Amino acid sequence: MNQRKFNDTFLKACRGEETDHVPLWYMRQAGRSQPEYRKIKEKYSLFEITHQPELCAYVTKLPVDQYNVDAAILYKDIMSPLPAIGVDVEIKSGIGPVIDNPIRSVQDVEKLGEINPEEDVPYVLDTIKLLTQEQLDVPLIGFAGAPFTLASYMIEGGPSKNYNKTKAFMYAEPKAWFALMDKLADMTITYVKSQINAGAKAIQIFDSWVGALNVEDYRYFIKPVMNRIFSSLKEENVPLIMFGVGASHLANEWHDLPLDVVGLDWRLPIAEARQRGITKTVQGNLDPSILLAPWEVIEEKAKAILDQGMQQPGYIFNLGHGVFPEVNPDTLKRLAQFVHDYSSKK
Ligand SMILES: Cc1c2[nH]c(c1CCC(=O)O)Cc1[nH]c(c(CCC(=O)O)c1C)Cc1[nH]c(c(CCC(=O)O)c1C)Cc1[nH]c(c(C)c1CCC(=O)O)C2
Repeated sequence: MNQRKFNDTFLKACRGEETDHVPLWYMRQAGRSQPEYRKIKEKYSLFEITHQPELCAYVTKLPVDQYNVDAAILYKDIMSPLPAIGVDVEIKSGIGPVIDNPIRSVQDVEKLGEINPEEDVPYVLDTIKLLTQEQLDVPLIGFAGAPFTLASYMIEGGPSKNYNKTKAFMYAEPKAWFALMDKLADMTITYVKSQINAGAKAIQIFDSWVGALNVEDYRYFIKPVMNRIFSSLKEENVPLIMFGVGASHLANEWHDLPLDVVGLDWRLPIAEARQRGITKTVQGNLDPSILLAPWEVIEEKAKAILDQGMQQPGYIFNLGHGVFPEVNPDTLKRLAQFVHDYSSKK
């Protein structure tokens, strides 16, 4: 164990407690904006990195050391557990996850198996142990994809613009859909609990693409399964964070669920979320495109967001979505310093 003091600012903010400064981390902080990462990617694929705990821990910790962010997020992908239940997935560079045999029928759903993390993804658990027992002095965020977002890749066979096949399956075969949601929920619960047991201090559930649904369909097709997932994870007593893109219309639905932190993309101002009755901790929500603008613009926009977020305890600064590969690492470092300085209690 290292001798430096553990920085628990992020965990306090998750719980809605007062903090000395606003904590921050960046979605996709480990990745292609970093030259060191790009160098590793010349040799290894994403899955090859995650199968090597030492290397994966290095990639996870790099942004913490370089930017001085208040949390680490485990380097892996939302698709990482799927091979364990029988889904062949490949992450194609510049495209994203691709699945050659998409789910198209009840029979396809019935064929899906169960995950046994100790046997199927021991390297994920080993990486978590290495980081949390030896290397990190900030909390490690574990994560999983939510059933809708995972299903969207499993049904479309890859990234999609409008999720037509996913929605068609949902509307046409509700029984098969709910069976699929249940299998993915079981996988998520088991997988996330194993991450917490290995040492993850908070969990983010990515339902990146669920904003494609309207509120009514979300309530019927998705909310019950999310309620089951969060109710079960709640037993573990670590903060639970929800995130999706273009999902502002679902923020109050998320707020109803037994979770601790509502993640916002850049579309809904934090002050407006508060007015709409989001009283839990919020995380967000700088438009990641702004990181490509001159520093003066970044500072002005960050200030405006901080002024809203700091109105009450329970605020975590983040981007509204992941860091783009084109972003200069110096910008991320400077922004982290700015967020800390601006929000520090004088
Ligand atoms: C939808 C989704 C995926 N993966 C993820 C989500 C939810 C978050 C979001 O909405 O962005 C989550 C994810 N994927 C990755 C992380 C790791 C750590 C981090 O955030 O720092 C996390 C948290 C690594 C990754 N996952 C992926 C990369 C790029 C791989 C590479 O380096 O070539 C990384 C670092 C690949 C991936 N994986 C996925 C896509 C769409 C892509 C392609 C992205 C692109 O090419 O820009 C699926």
